[in-house]
Amino acid sequence: METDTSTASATENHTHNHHHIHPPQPHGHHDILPSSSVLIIVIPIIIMFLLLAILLIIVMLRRLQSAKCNRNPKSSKGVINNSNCMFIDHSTININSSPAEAKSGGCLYGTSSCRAQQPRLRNAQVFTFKELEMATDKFSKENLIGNGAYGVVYRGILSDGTVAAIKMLHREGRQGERAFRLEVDLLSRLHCPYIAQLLGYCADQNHRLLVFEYMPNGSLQKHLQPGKNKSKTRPLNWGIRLRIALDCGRALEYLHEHTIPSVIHRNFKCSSILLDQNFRAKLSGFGLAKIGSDKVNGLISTRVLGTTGYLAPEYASTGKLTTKSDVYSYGVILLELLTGRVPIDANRPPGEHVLVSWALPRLTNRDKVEEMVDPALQGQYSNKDLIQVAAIAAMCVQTEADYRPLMTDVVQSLIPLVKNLSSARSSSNSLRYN
Ligand SMILES: Nc1ncnc2c1ncn2[C@@H]1O[C@H](COP(=O)(O)OP(=O)(O)OP(=O)(O)O)[C@@H](O)[C@H]1O
Repeated sequence: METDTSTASATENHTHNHHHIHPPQPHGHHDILPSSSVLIIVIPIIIMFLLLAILLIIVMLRRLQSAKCNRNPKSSKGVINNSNCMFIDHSTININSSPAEAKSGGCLYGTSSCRAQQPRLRNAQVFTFKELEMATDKFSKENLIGNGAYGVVYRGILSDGTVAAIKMLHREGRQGERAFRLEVDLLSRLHCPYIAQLLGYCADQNHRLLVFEYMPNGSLQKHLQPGKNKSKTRPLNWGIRLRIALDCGRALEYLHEHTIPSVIHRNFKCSSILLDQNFRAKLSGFGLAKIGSDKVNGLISTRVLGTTGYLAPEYASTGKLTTKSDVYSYGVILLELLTGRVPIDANRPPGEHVLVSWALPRLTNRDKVEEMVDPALQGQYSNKDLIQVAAIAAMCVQTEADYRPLMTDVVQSLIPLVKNLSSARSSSNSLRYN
């Protein structure tokens, strides 16, 4: 019985199948495809349509977003997206403006006035090694302008006549390669008149070079520590020092508070502050910079790199890096500007070797603060201004990182001092040397 049933069922199945399988028909007949074949064709088409629709929506959303940003540059901020680093600089000041132009355009004193009318992205130019060799007369000694930890800097003239500072990085070491990539990636996206502009780079074979705008008055170190560089410079006057403090304060404010995620410079020191023909300052030396997205629980834990004398105590002892580490280094620069002393000086009498330790108790003492001022500045400042600058410096170099001010607060405190100074001296052209 069992056998019979199965035979019957097989026959039934056969009959059933026979109704649905159509052998190829001669021409002129319409083929009817089986449902599985229809699905094989239809499903990919539906998926393709869906993908196209999603793509279209993304494109439209992006356009809408960029149109929004163009309409309202004030409300937007610089954005660094670490995945291949698309930095969209909406908080930007006119990228072609120097601090001098920024000032005349009203950019010196107001944060919001520093936004670009029309945000622009500028890509760094790519140079061949030969082009840079020609620009520097084969990297001649005469064109050598500086020596840093990661490379040698030459003055050069590019084929279009632009004078540039060309930094040839040392080839050995991973840190050098990291510094190169970081500076190219970061600087081609940061646009701020208080940051030295990266004009281009060269990655020809194993040569690694960075091409920067040339800053004719070199680094602040050259002027504050002239002996170290064997160069003859006259001491900077009070007005110039205040303006330098404001310019580089603005550079840090931009990095900390106007880019997303924020950028920590990590090597803020007087050789990273460069001066243009009018002694306006721009920040450089981004090879050790950290992008805030590397944070774990709001902190970046990292190998301690930087320059002795400028390192915040909590960073030096634990490697914990925050924007407040830069604020500490900024405080050290303020102290250098105020006192004319270097951060660490073993030649000074005991108790005066470390600038911060020596200065801290004096900064908040009205009677003692004047004793610590650089003798070259005598008679150039009002007591009120001096006390104010000393108070800002004291806040920045506090041991407790959380109590240090934000760079925005520092900038806002310095603005009235520079403003008063500028209006008092606008008739005389005395914001230069003594
Ligand atoms: N754009 C520039 N225009 C003019 N001079 C420059 C420029 N960039 C660098 N220099 C000079 O070259 C020197 C060396 O600069 P570099 O950036 O290599 O190192 P650094 O800031 O001195 O130290 P580190 O390598 O530790 O960051 C500077 O101190 C400065 O005198």
